Amino acid sequence: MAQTPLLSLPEFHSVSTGSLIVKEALNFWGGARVQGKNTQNSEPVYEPATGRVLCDMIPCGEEEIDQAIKDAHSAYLKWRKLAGIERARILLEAARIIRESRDQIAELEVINNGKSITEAKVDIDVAWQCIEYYAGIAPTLAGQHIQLPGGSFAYTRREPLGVCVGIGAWNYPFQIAAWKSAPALACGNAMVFKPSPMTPVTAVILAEIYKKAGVPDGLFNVVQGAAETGSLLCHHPMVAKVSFTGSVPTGKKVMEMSAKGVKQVTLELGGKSPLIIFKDCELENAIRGALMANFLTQGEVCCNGTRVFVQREIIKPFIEEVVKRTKAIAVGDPLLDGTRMGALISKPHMEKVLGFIAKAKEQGAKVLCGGEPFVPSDPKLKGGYYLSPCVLDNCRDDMTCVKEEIFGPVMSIMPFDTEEEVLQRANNTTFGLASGVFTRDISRAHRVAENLQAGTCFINNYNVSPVEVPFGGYKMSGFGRENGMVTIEYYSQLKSVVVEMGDVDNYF
Ligand SMILES: NC(=O)c1ccc[n+]([C@@H]2O[C@H](COP(=O)([O-])OP(=O)(O)OC[C@H]3O[C@@H](n4cnc5c(N)ncnc54)[C@H](O)[C@@H]3O)[C@@H](O)[C@H]2O)c1
Ligand SMILES: C[N+](C)(C)CCCC=O
Repeated sequence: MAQTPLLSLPEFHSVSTGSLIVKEALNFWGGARVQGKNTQNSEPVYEPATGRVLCDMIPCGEEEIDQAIKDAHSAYLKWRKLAGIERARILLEAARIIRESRDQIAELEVINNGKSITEAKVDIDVAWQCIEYYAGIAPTLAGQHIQLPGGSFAYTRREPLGVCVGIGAWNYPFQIAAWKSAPALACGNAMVFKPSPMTPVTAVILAEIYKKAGVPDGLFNVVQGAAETGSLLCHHPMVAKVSFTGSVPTGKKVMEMSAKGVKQVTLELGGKSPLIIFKDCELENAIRGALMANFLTQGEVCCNGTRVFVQREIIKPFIEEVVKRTKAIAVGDPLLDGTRMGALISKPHMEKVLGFIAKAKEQGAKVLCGGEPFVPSDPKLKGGYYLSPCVLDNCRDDMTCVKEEIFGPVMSIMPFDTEEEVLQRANNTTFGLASGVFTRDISRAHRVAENLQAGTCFINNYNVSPVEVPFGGYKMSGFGRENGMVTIEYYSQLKSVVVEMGDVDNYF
């Protein structure tokens, strides 16, 4: 069984399912990996593909959090003084290293998360693209010059916030760390990042890469832990901002804790997004879109279009083809190139998803395919958390499977008749992360996009994520944005400097 000098760059090399044990320290501050102290509180981390213990997650306590934040603050004081172009140079180097180590990082992501290697490679590509994008923006950050009467003037300075905290979910571990750190660092901030306790392995590699690229020690730090560690981060007085990715209930707590210190917050939360397929669509693309909207990362995707509304006239051929292709999805060893769906994140999560399917049946839904535990033939995968992808028919808007986020490979299909009706039904949710529409009618496409209450609307595609495009929620799916130019606003603040060229008024 391989032990890991594998992780530390540049030594790491190819791994295979069921063969890795991670022994190295998973925290990172002051420019080095740090072993957690509270070993009595350690929790096992499982490899989803096999159900084996991959490593122990040792949660950071108060002293460790304080150390990481103080290191981040010292690094911030140096980093903020660099010109944008100097920061850009270092970020570009980090992007280059990630690009060159992409396959190895993707393998570790697969081992820890369970998603297919094909998808993990795309995730790592999106991560370096994001860092490259914000490297490009760093030198352009600038204020405004404002002319005032009598030759006086003012100017604005775009300044960093200070130490930012990132808290991540387990579905895109490396990518989330990149989406948060890239704009934060480009703006001159430092970051302390806490991954999900279920996926502690790859964020620390990002920390090593930033160090190798030349950021000051302490600029990007990783602390492991669960709710208690997250709460210490949100309450720490030296933290200026918290960017959170996770569920709505935890997001509310993060907002509440951050409010006590008047810290800025970005919340990237859950969803139950609608995908609307009109009868005039190009059916082949709509079918592909529905599969992309539901089955990436075993359905554990925040913006998935899990409420699939199909216009009644085409629902029969649509369902026939979707079911045929869903049954053909290759579920199994996520590190094999031919696999298209890997393992869910954990046994409890798989049971939760199965519970949603059981409830859907009780409430009258018809399972057209999948929805059962899947046991691959390879003996080493027997303990893994596999589920056959599921398509549900006979769904109604009031069913639990249609109202609540399942976060698993479960597609609910419902017929509709008119545009007005489907818009009303699509918007009848407290979530508002994403949405999608398939139609060949250009006016209808833009009208529907305008009327859907969601942070993203995909027209004739689904779940693409170019880093140039802002991503984030409406309603209870959160606020603030990641990616795109606008995210600069969420990691910086404006100072107005007012310059008097004449005399001061004499009122007194
Ligand atoms: N909108 C997005 O960009 C996006 C992306 C990925 C996932 N998600 C959402 O994330 C959820 C799944 O992820 P999850 O199960 O890891 O979510 P979660 O809310 O359970 O945990 C998210 C993170 O918050 C931490 N946390 C838990 N309690 C905390 C507390 N009291 N204080 C501070 N931090 C705390 C966790 O340790 C973890 O790091 C889904 O709802 C999904 O839709 C959203
Ligand atoms: C990269 N995707 C597919 C757009 C997912 C973004 C993060 C949501 O869970």
